[in-house]
Amino acid sequence: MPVALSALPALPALPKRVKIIEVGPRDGLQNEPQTIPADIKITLVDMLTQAGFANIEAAAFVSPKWVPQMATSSEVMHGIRRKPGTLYSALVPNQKGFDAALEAGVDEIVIFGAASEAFSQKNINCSIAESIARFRDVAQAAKEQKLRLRGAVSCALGCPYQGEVAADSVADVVARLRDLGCDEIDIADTIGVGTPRKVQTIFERASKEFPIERLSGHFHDTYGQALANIYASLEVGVLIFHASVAGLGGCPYAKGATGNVATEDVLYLMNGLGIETGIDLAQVVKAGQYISQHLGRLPASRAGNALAARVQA
Ligand SMILES: CC(C)(COP(=O)([O-])OP(=O)([O-])OC[C@H]1O[C@@H](n2cnc3c(N)ncnc32)[C@H](O)[C@@H]1OP(=O)([O-])[O-])[C@@H](O)C(=O)NCCC(=O)NCCSC(=O)C[C@@](C)(O)CC(=O)[O-]
Repeated sequence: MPVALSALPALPALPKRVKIIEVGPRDGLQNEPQTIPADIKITLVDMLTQAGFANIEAAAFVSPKWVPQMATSSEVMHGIRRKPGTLYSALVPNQKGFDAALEAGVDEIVIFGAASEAFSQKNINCSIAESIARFRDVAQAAKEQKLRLRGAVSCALGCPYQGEVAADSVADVVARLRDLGCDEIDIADTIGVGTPRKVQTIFERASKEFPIERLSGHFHDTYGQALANIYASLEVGVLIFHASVAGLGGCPYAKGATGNVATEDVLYLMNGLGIETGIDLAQVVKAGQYISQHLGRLPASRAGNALAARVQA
């Protein structure tokens, strides 16, 4: 017997506005096997800037031996047309990366740790404790230069090497990044294994260490759960989400992990819910088509492909 809509309990209130951080140029492209010329990356960042993102993760100043695709980061940062008010972020693992990021004019430094020891070793070649010690100098340098500082917690919903990750382990890394002075902290589902209730549990536990308004959801869509996880995060008060144009991506140290949730899909969801983002979906669709054409494949965004087909019809 179906239940009348009016008899159902009221849904939790949703926010009126969220911030979407576009991570396609970094997380999206870092794992592409073909070398992507800097000018293509620059055009992509410029198109995303025009679409209205307040924050774009454009680069990573990491070892080119570990992630060759990011070797053009300095060229990219020097080549983009910056819009006043837009923050351009970059991943920085150590002092060498910080010096290069500073020279390239990065606005926001992203230090990236993990809630899993095994992933920390594979990704940045050190333990969680060692990573925090390395990040301390980077964090201090960022503060001295008055740069924004963001921290990422990979494998917050599960690890490709160790499997389950405890909510307390996530909260512990969140607390350590908070103590380094992070302005924002990302809860990252690196391999896309999270499901809505688990996501809510992790955010609720993490928010005991750091304000929920400054925690963000970084969801990969490997198991098709990303949009459901975003909705579940909205219900518990998360206001910042990461997304990747055309669903680009995958982490080089998380085998089989697919891209981040597609930005076009997230914007379509937010528009439908009446939640403001300040971003022009039609322009993001064009940016997704631009980069996908260069990569020789269709965008991995359901909404993006549907909207593009409507324009062509
Ligand atoms: C952390 C290190 C450097 C340690 O790497 P290492 O090999 O232990 O470090 P090292 O200090 O021994 O240096 C080795 C070589 O790299 C050079 N080097 C050292 N640092 C830099 C630097 N900053 N920039 C340029 N070069 C650098 C250094 O100069 C040296 O060169 P050599 O003397 O052999 O010619 C390395 O493991 C690394 O770069 N890892 C990066 C891994 C990475 O980028 N992973 C993907 C991003 S994380 C991610 O995607 C997850 C996230 C954030 O999206 C959220 C999610 O979804 O989970």
